[in-house]
Amino acid sequence: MLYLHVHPSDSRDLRFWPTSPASFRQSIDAYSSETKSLALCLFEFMAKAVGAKPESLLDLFEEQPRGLRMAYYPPCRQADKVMGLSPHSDAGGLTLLLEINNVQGLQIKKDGKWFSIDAPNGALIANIGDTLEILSNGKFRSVEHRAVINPNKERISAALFHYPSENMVISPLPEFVKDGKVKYRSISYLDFMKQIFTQQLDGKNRVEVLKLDQ
Ligand SMILES: O=C(O)CCC(=O)C(=O)O
Ligand SMILES: [Fe+2]
Repeated sequence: MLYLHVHPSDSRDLRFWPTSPASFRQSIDAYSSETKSLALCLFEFMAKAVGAKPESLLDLFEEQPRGLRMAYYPPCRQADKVMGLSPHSDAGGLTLLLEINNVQGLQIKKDGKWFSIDAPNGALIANIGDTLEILSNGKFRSVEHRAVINPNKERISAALFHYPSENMVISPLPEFVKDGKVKYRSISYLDFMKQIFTQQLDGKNRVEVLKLDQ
């Protein structure tokens, strides 16, 4: 697994960036800026879809950090006995995931059951993250997902994470709380991230504990 901070550029630690192929950095720059444009369109449409001002989300994500996690999952004959990536939800706002060599492996949990995602070749899969769930006061829900292993084929995926500012306090935005009921406790983004790096991946636990009783 290779995780790179791609934006802002001064957050890059180039010691960990592959030097071969020579075009690597340029390709990542292009990919990151194209996926950013797409993510901003999605933020805009999502806000509009629930009657909120697009700027409410765009202003929070436009110039914020982005990270790219590339994962290589080798095949395993006993694929049903191993797990590629444990169940979790992504912490940031929105993730755009690409199954690079078109081998399927992503599953999402819905109503207690796991479903395989059969995305067309080259499609980007948009995953809502916990931060967007809280900011939108639950209008958009982060999705619990995991990666399973293929018995015969290797699999490579690339997830581009769109994060909010690390100085922000995550709490439901007024634009999304027009019915007056705040459904989540606030948490500083740094505290939220600290939990991620100090706890095991465990489904949607981190966001569930922030839910206020209704
Ligand atoms: O490899 C995959 O399909 C999932 C990757 C993922 O969920 C992640 O990096 O957060
Ligand atoms: Fe994920």
